[in-house]
Amino acid sequence: MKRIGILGGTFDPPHLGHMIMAEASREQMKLDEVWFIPSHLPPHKQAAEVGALDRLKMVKQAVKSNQRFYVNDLELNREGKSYTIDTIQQLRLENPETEFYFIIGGDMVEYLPNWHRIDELVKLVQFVGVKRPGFEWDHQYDVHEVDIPLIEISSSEIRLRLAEQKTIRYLVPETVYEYIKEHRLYEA
Ligand SMILES: Nc1ncnc2c1ncn2[C@@H]1O[C@H](COP(=O)(O)OP(=O)(O)OP(=O)(O)O)[C@@H](O)[C@H]1O
Ligand SMILES: O=C(O)c1ccc[n+]([C@@H]2O[C@H](COP(=O)([O-])O)[C@@H](O)[C@H]2O)c1
Repeated sequence: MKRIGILGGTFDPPHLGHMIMAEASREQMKLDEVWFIPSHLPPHKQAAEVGALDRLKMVKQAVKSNQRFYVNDLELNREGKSYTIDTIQQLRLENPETEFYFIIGGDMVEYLPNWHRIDELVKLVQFVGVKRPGFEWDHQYDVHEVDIPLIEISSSEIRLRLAEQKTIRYLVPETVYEYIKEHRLYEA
C-alpha cells in the first residue's frame, strides 16, 4: 500500500508553516508523497481573498523544489463547499492501493467535531495533526501527532502584512514571494 499525505487548505497564500508541517508529516509518518489540495470554497470560513487559479499557481510554485510534494486540483473542479468527505471518497475510488493521511493544524483538530459527516470521514481516512499556537489539542478523535516547532505564521497574518506594505519575505517560499510581487496580489 502506498502512503499518501493530503494537505488540504485555502492557501491564501501558502506559507512556510504549510511546508514545514508537510515535510515533518512526510518524515514522521513515513509517507511516500504529500499531495497539496487547494480548496475551492473553504467549508468553514469566508471565501478566499485571491481567486482559485492564483492560489493553485502559488501552491505549484511552493512545492516545485520537492520531488515528493505534488498538487492535486480536484477540489477546484467541484461546485459548492469543499467538504473533505467528498474529496476522500473520490481519492479512494481513484487510488484503490493507497492509504490516505489527512494533515491538519491544531485549529482544525479542535474544530474536527464540526466537520461535515465526521463520523463517516474518520472511518475513511486517518488524521495527522500538528500543534499550532493558540489552539487546544482535542483528543475526541484519533489523531496521529507530528512534532514541529510551534509556528506563528498564518495566511491571515501575511495578508495583513501585505495590506500594510510590510515585508513577508522568508515567511513564504521565495517562489511564492516572487509570484505575489509579480502579480501584485493582496495589495490594498
Ligand atoms: N502555522 C501553522 N501551524 C500549524 N498548522 C498550520 C499552520 N498554518 C496553517 N496550518 C494548517 O494548514 C492547513 C491549511 O491552512 P490554511 O491554508 O487555511 O492556512 P491558515 O494560515 O490557517 O489561513 P488563515 O490564517 O487565512 O486562516 C490547516 O489544517 C491549518 O490548520
Ligand atoms: O469537510 C469539512 O467539514 C471541513 C471543515 C473544515 C476544514 N476542512 C478542510 O480542512 C482543510 C484546512 O481547512 P482551512 O479552511 O483551514 O484551509 C481544507 O482542506 C478544508 O477543506 C474540511
